[in-house]
Formats: sequence, C-alpha cells, structure tokens
Amino acid sequence: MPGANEEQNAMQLAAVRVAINEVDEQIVSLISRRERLVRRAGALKQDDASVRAPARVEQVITNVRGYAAKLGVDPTVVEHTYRAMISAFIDLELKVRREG
Ligand SMILES: C=C(O[C@@H]1C=C(C(=O)O)C=C[C@H]1O)C(=O)O
Repeated sequence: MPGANEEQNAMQLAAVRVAINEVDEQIVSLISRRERLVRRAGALKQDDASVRAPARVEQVITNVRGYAAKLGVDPTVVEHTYRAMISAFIDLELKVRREG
C-alpha cells in the first residue's frame, strides 16, 4: 500500500502534468503561428537549396541559444528542440514545393 508521501507525490505529479499540458497547448499555438510564417518564407524561394538555407538555420540557433541563456534555460535543450523543429519545417517546405 502506498504511504502518505507517495500519495502526495502522485498528486503533485498529476498537477505538474496538468500544467505541462497547458504549456504544450501554448507551444502548439506558437508553432501554428511559426508554420504560417515558414510557409510564407517557403513561397518566396526559388529552389531546394534556398529552402534549406543552412546559414539561416545557424543564425536561428544562435538567436535561440541567446534567448535561452538570458532566461536561464538549458541552451542544449533549446538547440536540440529547434534543430528538430526546423528540420520538420524544411521537410514541410519541400513537400509544399513538390505538391504545390
Ligand atoms: C523559414 C525558412 O526556411 C527554413 C526554415 C527555417 C526555420 O524554420 O526557422 C530556417 C531556415 C530554413 O531552413 C527561412 O529561410 O527563413
């Protein structure tokens, strides 16, 4: 049988997860805004190389690592998150180009 401490931990974990779910909803809303802008950028490009824009990717990474440092967030977590997100957006831009 779980002790009082374990029960308290379980309740706190459930509450923290509710808060995480709320943050996730906000993040997805921001991703939605970002996707609209990425689609606009993609529509202004002429070829696959400019879709990939590796120099711009590095500029974004430098920017977000700077924002992370200012807020005391782990820059490695932010960089990994951004590299994964940008990679997915590049795939989306390429797909939109191919499918029109
Ligand atoms: C949106 C762009 O295209 C791609 C996606 C990027 C992003 O998601 O930030 C950045 C560079 C490109 O790889 C852009 O060139 O700005």
